[in-house]
Amino acid sequence: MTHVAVLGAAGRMGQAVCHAVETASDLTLASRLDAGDDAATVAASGAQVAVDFTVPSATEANVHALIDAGVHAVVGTTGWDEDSLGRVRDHLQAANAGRAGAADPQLGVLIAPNFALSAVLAMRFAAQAAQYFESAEVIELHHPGKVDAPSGTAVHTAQGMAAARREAGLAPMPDATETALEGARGADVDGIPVHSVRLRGLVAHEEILLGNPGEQLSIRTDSFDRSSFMPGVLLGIRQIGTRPGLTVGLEHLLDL
Ligand SMILES: NC(=O)C1=CN([C@@H]2O[C@H](COP(=O)(O)OP(=O)(O)OC[C@H]3O[C@@H](n4cnc5c(N)ncnc54)[C@H](O)[C@@H]3O)[C@@H](O)[C@H]2O)C=CC1
Ligand SMILES: O=C(O)C1=N[C@H](C(=O)O)C[C@H](O)C1
Repeated sequence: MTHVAVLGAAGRMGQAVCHAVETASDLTLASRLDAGDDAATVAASGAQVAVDFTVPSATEANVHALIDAGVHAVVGTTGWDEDSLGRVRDHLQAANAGRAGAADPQLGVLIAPNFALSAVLAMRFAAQAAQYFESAEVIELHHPGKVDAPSGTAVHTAQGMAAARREAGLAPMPDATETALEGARGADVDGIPVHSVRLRGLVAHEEILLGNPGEQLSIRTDSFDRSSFMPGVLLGIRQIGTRPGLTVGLEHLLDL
């Protein structure tokens, strides 16, 4: 039985994760933490794995506290960049160097911008397709309670596509637009325009548009309900104990 702590337990995702853990026969919900609680206390609750769905401004400190507490982490919170990921990688390396044996297992942290299978596949397909199209843009659409823009998924999608375009030696995308208003062409993520829509009624959606003369490929993922993220989160909880160090992206657990 794996004991699980949930950070951000009072939030939209935290509540869904608590319910998913409570209904899984091989998992026990050891503790629920939210703003004002100390992440270092999760070990005392018996948790071997902690799940973090909090806010971009808090998640990195939470992860470092979890590593210090000797607890594996599964993180869905957005806001990560190469610098913050590098600090977690270094911290894990240092912490794991001093850990050995069954009583002191090697620690793992999984940080995934999106736990929904459709989104993970959409990102993968977008990266595969990117080298074959002159133009590419990303539109992400979310509920208006979302605090960050663009979404972590959109950033990850654009970065994967930009890397594929670079490797294929593609020229910058054609665009002769002279913008009268700043922001009209969206945010620039590694040369890929990313547009953020916030609309009441939405949950989490993304459309990737790829264009060539005379043709267009659209790749779309829709999370209509937060239950879409739960199989991925549970997979992360079940596997993180066997994945020492930092893993970025659920695709690595799906052998994609
Ligand atoms: N990776 C994925 O598949 C998904 C990621 N997300 C991301 O997860 C994060 C949370 O999303 P929601 O649940 O919609 O947000 P939310 O605003 O509903 O919940 C966040 C919760 O974290 C709590 N919190 C704030 N600071 C904290 C701290 N220091 N320690 C513990 N709890 C703290 C808040 O009080 C709140 O209850 C966002 O970054 C969002 O983008 C959301 C959905 C799926
Ligand atoms: O805030 C959300 O809701 C979501 N956040 C993640 C993101 O920023 O990509 C994942 C998903 O899109 C839902």
